[in-house]
Amino acid sequence: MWDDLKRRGAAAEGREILSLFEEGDRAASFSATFGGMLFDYSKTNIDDGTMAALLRLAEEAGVADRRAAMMSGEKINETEGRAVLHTALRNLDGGPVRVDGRDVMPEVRATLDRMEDFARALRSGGFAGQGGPITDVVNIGIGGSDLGPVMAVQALGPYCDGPRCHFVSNVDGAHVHDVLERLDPTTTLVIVASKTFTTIETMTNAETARAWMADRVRDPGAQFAALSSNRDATAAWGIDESRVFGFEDWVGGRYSVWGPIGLSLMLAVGPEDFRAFLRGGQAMDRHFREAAFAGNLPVLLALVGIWHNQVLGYPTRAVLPYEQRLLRLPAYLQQLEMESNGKSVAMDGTPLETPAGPVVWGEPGTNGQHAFYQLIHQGTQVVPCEFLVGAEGHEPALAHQHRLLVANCLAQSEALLRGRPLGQARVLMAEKGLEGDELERQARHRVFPGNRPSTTLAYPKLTPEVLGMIVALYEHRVFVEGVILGINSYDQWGVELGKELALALDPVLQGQKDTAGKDGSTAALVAYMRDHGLG
Ligand SMILES: O=P(O)(O)OC[C@H]1O[C@H](O)[C@H](O)[C@@H](O)[C@@H]1O
Repeated sequence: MWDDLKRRGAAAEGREILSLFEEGDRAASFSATFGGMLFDYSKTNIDDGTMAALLRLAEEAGVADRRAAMMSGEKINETEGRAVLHTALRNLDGGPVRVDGRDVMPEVRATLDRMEDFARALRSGGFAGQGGPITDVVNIGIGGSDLGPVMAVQALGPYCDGPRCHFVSNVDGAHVHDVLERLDPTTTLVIVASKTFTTIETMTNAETARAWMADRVRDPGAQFAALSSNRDATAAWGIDESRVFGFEDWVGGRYSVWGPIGLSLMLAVGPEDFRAFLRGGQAMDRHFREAAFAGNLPVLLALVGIWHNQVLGYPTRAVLPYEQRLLRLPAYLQQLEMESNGKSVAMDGTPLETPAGPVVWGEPGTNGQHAFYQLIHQGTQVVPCEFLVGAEGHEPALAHQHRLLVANCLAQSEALLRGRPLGQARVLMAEKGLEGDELERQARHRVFPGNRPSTTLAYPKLTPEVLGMIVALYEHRVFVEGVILGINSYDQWGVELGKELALALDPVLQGQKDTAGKDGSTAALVAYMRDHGLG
């Protein structure tokens, strides 16, 4: 299968994507729609034969069986012995979902109800701070306990009518300092968000916030809430059970925004809009489960990803939302995709047959256009681009700006496709009055190779429901790519070593231990820090 795809990849090297548009209605054949969204992958070098081969790859890899296994609560996260059931968190009106024979849905619904009661009380002033109604919420968490809510709260700015939400993640004291400095502790709720409730960054920042609160508030604990699957630890930390929202180990950190980790989002937008976000996710789940692969958005997105990274060897992919409020989507997807699929061994521990996990990066358009698009258009590396764009903005009075935004997005994928050949560049230079060698030299700098692939995910408007669909779409894309590559997308052992070494370095930096056993570079860096003011 891979050999066949590699052959097709080699054949595609010398082919113009633009030439593929000469046959039939390519834009219609190489696109799919769902829930008002259009996923257009026609501007890639995938032809009918390649598409058929990619679909066969997904079939033969057992995506359908694995999908059923995931959604029915089997322990597909084999290295941690856990089920993978973030879909249960948005299974609003679905049937039972069993883990070890027990239906988890009653508890999921009960927790969602408790979150909603709390959100309503807080948003209406029924739950207040010791200085009055809650004006500000600080979510302290990192990784999956930060990126989902921070991304979604920004994305849904027009729907935010609750307290202002702030996010503290970095262990760098500057982060917590700069956030708390602007707030009044007597009207602030601090949410400690940590699945394990042991993450050093989060627990350190939480202690700092508690001390800040204790300075001005009689009962600081009363203005703390916890989101965790480690109830013993939340109790030991002193957070009252009524403000602890728990979840089970079958919710992976980077898949957790749909449940208690999404509390800050719910507080910001309100329970109804949070439910709309869940509904969007659930709709995508249904589509993923039911649609034939050839029209299945997550499957198609995954197959395009596999084609670009594993078959053609493009090492990165850029996520380029033409939607300022999706500012943090690239960071969110970096964790989702790179922590899930950045692995070197297959489920059985043997080395992978194919390389896995492209580097994911990006920035909102049009900002990126004035920065790194130079490399995307004229650099020596091919960067497959994934554009996202909405037909309608949230500012009717600024519809002309939105049109300009859309024009830029569409123009970029067109420019990547068409490029500008040398002949055209020469004409341009001749028009400027250049001649001879100088014309030739200047023209060469103005050539765009074109034939560079991109996809566009177009949606009507970035509502809570549409955001839910987009996030779930990318989650399932990761799943499909993971199954095809044969890896476990749901563990993250690669983050552990650095944590262990950081803990071991603390006493060394304090001077309680020497640098014996450290490599020369690390020892020299320790010495530098100690000589230059490390506290
Ligand atoms: O939610 P927590 O247990 O605090 O974990 C926070 C984050 O840290 C871990 O090291 C993992 O890399 C992430 O997947 C996780 O989301």
